[in-house]
Amino acid sequence: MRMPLIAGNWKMNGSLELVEQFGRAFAETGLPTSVEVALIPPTPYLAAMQSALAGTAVALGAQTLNPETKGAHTGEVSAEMLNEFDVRYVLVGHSERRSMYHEDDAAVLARAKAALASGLVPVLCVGETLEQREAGQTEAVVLGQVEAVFNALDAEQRTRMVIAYEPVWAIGTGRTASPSQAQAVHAAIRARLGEYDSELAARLRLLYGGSMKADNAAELLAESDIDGGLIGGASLKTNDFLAICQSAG
Ligand SMILES: O=C(CO)COP(=O)(O)O
Repeated sequence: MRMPLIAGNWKMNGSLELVEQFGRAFAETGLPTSVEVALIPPTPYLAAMQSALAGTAVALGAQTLNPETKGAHTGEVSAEMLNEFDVRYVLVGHSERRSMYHEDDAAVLARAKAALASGLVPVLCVGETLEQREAGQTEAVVLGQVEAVFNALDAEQRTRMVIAYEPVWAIGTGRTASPSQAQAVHAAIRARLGEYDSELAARLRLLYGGSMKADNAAELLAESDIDGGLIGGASLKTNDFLAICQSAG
């Protein structure tokens, strides 16, 4: 019922050469039809990535957007601009944006709403720090981040979201949540979604992110509430990323 989504978040990495490499790799390698794949390069590479992926089934994503439609916002990019490049997904609330660029829940909500208004699919990233986990606050933090957005959306808007659980302590550290640790949080998110609507809970895709690699993807994806991955470091190498896509098939 839920088609797995494997999305590669390049963060501030990559080059035009890497964009071309991925275009060639996807043109040559068939993807399982049972998996949806997306690549999320830095904003300046969107146009090149759009061309490189033409004719493949890989979707394009963006790493951030500004909630305003246009105007004096130096350095920012609007939802409508992303739409001009056939962007489908946009990350909102990534922990790096929350911690380094001071995006609080209100800022995350504004971005999600702007994305939805333009027909983009927001990938809402949520996750606890190590300190919060050790203090037993994981569920409260994660569900609080989900509610800060979902409470403010209507029923139709909620169905157009994707959620990515990314424990901050597992991002870029090589320390992955164990399948059962990740599954427990995913199950809690799904149970919370069920309080809005059971159909929503059954349909919404919940991705895991945080040091997901070719050699641990299969066991994470085997968990019943993990519907895909948001991949950082391992999405920068064609072989690694393709292997993760295959293991979701
Ligand atoms: O933050 C992430 C994806 O958005 C995860 O990054 P890593 O896979 O490098 O840990």
